[in-house]
Amino acid sequence: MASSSEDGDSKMKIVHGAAGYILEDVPHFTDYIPDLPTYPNPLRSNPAYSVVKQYFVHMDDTVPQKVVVHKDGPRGVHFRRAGPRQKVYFKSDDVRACIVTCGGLCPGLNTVIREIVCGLSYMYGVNKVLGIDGGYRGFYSKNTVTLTPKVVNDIHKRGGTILGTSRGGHDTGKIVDSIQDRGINQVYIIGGDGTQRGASVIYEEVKRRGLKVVIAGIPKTIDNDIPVIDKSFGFDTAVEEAQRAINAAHVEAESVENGIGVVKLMGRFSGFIAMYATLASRDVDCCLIPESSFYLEGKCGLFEFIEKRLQENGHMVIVIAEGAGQELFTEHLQDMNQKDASGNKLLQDVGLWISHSIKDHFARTNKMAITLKYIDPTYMIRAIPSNASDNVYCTLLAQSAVHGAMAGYTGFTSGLVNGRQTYIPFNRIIERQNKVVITDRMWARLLSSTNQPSFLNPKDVEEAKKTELPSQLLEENNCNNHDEAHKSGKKAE
Ligand SMILES: Nc1ncnc2c1ncn2[C@@H]1O[C@H](COP(=O)(O)OP(=O)(O)OP(=O)(O)O)[C@@H](O)[C@H]1O
Ligand SMILES: O=P(O)(O)OC[C@H]1O[C@](O)(CO)[C@@H](O)[C@@H]1O
Ligand SMILES: [Mg+2]
Repeated sequence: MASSSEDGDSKMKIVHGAAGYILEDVPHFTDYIPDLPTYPNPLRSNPAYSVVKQYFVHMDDTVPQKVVVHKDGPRGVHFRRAGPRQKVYFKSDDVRACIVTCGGLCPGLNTVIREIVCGLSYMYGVNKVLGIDGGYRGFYSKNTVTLTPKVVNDIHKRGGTILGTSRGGHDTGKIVDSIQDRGINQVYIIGGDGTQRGASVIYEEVKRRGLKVVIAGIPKTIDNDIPVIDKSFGFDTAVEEAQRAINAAHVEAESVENGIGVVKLMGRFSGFIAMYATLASRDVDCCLIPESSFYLEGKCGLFEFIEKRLQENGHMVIVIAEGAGQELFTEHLQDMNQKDASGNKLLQDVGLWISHSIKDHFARTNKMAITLKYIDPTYMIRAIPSNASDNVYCTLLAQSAVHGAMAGYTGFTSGLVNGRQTYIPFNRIIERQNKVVITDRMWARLLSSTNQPSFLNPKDVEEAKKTELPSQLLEENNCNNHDEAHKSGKKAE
């Protein structure tokens, strides 16, 4: 029999079931507001849904976080399955929704906005939706924009966000005051890890004030650095668009003798775009990401590898994520501790640094004359509209968020887990960042695809095994004499 508990520290709603089943549930109005009336879901009479077999999601449907399991292992963590419920906690006419977009741009933002507005209107007959202008601070410092299906009809074809965005400016008290003053009872918050942290504290304050206001998050991050979910919207688009830059780098590099193309891609702390763009392209000889440190000089260093590739192929392409190798060149820079308005560390341009370092190496050693072209397509990639598959994904995320809000769930992020739409508690989303696990199969696949050095030594592999979850581990690599060099970026003896 299932037993439920509220995990004191993390304020998680946990339900335990048979055979090691765990449901990490999301909050619901009924947790803190008693005796709320419910209404039949208007979708019951919607012609689009009347043909759908078992359209309403069963109360007990949940989605497992891990689909690979051992025969006798526990069933593990599950999340509540997203989708429409039989009963809703709002009359359509009573809903006053708002949408806000925060953090950096990402392909698909406008599609999510469009689908929330259209989903509320077409599925639930909700016609009062406001746009908050310019991120969190727009709640208390700007006027709102009225959003209707007509206003948002074409916006998915545009990059950026029609609502504007910002970093910083999260003032919980002022934001919740504004929500109350405007009579808003559903808040849709689209943004990355910082934004979801902000959404979580807004939810806590709304709950503390006992308000019947849904706080629903939609995860946005071009870096794919939000945990639990399969991937974030806009990621596929970014990987696809990155191909254009990589192609250009490859064409430039192969057109000259000893040509090197360097492409910088986004990824502050997570190298997913660089990894997937490399795997997709086949023209990339070396991919450098924040999760896997590298070094330049000495045996099995980057310079040695470049020399080898140029001798073999006459040209090469390097893809580097913006957060890679920061420790190698920022230690003597004065402004290395600068932060943006949200408190994120500002990064130095690793693409420029590595390009200069490579040029300098070949000039210094006089080994061969090279021609290097550096391409930085980062903001061009971030600013485009989402591709077809991301548009579909954005639609599912938005509609799921709307169904969850109408059903009275709150304090959740709408997310895809193992191909199924789910509601994930904020705490699970904000507890850590999603990173490339270099002891996982995917990074090993990349290394076999590019045939680049892993820049790891057996000691690093052992450390990684200790700190990361058990997974498919890398074979011991063939470079083992550069412990210190690895840390300093200097020549190995
Ligand atoms: N811990 C926090 N508590 C409250 N608000 C936060 C917190 N962290 C960030 N925010 C707010 O969330 C908003 C967006 O944060 P941030 O600039 O870090 O972008 P993000 O959502 O992480 O997106 P991305 O990093 O993908 O661009 C900002 O307005 C910021 O003030
Ligand atoms: O210049 P901005 O807007 O601060 O954004 C840069 C950052 O935003 C991100 O794209 C995340 O949204 C990072 O990859 C990048 O470091
Ligand atoms: Mg972030």
